[in-house]
Amino acid sequence: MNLPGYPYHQTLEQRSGQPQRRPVVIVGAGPVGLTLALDLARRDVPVVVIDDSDRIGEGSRAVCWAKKTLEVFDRLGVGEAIARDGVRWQRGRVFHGEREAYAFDLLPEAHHKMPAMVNLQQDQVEARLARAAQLDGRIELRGRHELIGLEQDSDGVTLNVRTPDGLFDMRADWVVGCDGARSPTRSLLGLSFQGQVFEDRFLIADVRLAPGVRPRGLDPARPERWFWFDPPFHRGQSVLLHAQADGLWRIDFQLGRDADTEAERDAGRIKARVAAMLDSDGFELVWSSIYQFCCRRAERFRVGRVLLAGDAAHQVSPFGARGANSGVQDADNLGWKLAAVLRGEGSDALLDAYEFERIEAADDNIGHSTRATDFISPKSALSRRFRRAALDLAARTEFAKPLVNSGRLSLPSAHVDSPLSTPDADPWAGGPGPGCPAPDAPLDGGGWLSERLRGGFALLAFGWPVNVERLPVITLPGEGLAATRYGARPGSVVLLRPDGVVAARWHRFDADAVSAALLRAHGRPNE
Ligand SMILES: O=C(O)CCc1cccc(O)c1
Repeated sequence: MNLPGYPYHQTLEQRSGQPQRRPVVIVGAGPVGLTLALDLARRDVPVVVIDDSDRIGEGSRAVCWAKKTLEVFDRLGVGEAIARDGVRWQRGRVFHGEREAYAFDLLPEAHHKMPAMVNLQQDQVEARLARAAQLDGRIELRGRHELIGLEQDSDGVTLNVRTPDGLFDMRADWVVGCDGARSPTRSLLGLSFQGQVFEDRFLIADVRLAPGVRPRGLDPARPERWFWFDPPFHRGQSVLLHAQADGLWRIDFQLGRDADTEAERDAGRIKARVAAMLDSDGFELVWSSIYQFCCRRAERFRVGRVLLAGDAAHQVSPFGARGANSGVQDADNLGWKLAAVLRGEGSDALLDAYEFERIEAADDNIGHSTRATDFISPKSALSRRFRRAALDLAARTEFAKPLVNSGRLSLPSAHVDSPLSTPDADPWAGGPGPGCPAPDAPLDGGGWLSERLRGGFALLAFGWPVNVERLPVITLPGEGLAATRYGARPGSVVLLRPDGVVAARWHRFDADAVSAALLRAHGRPNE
């Protein structure tokens, strides 16, 4: 697949020396920056995205795109292509040695538009996002623009940028740093990035198999996530296997703390590890990398008019696929808030709520990631003994299965304490409460609820229609799958935010209560 570039062009702004004021400048054209750019543009906010490179980074890096992320991509017009071109999966199997200890199904229930997970190489996802951005006249994608200075005042932000033609200044109302774990934006804000560095080294190998070679019997037509603790082909360590698009496979080998990183980079050595795992040398090594990871986050996600999203704000281990997925969900959370503030419909408190909600989500992800990493690489004799017992017992008893942790896969976080939510006034027997992700559901006449929402506020009315000024109402049956997923009964109404989060819900419609909840969800609770 051809990866689109975004070649450097000198702009009028540079030639004239007169900064042109922009509503939003995004720093970083990775999946998070491009998602945010598309989200803002779809809300009619013009965006400039700058990146120090002029092309999509090569290599597959992130692989697994979770249901919520696919729903965001779908709303932005690229989800169906990504779900079609990637590898769909929902089952995972965890082995101890050669014996299966644990199996899971991420989405046992049918009737969802987007699958539980799609594996697609990060460069291919970025390519689809970048192409969509290049086709949108409201987005300007500028390559070889390196951010080297940031200054803000009450009115806006001045960005000092280095290009092949020298330095120049840009001016924006808001700046969002989506510029990765080494984020220049975060450094220029002087924010700390603290957490835990894990000592274990891991090797990633992307390989293409010769026809007929099946990784340890796995059927490529029924892809699953396979994880081994202490397998016979890589004693004392762990291994993770995923199918990717275009016949590629991702293998992660744990190498341990004392691994000699330089020696491990040797292609012959990598191939020997892959051959031992496949029991065959019928493969081509396409890409490899050695990594060590951190679980950490920036102390703030907002400093005045500058915000952080994705790896610039938080970092986790790959296990659980929580890195890129939570970054895209940051963008989903931020886009509508920034647009509402720019339009004067939402108060500045919305951006504090972005920080509050996404710090909550980052801490949740970091907690999951740290627990998985502690299980995968135990640090004491006691934790090693616990792990061995859990793995032995899991193969034989139900109660021990949940103790096995090879990475709990990414789910959207609930923003339970969000200042934008209105707490339940009456008891609900089930369904997502305020702050929780809203489930999709099939519609009676065909199509999906998510297709009707399309990124705005909406009121779901179960059983019969209701009327609220300037708020789209979607009437759904009072019984059936959608009502069950929402815990609704005839007469219930549920207010959804543009990022698919429940803002409030009632068992009986009250127009004043809905209006008050809508104001609260815009960061204007006292009006
Ligand atoms: O299955 C998982 O837990 C994550 C798989 C993954 C994600 C990102 C990079 C990588 O090497 C593996």
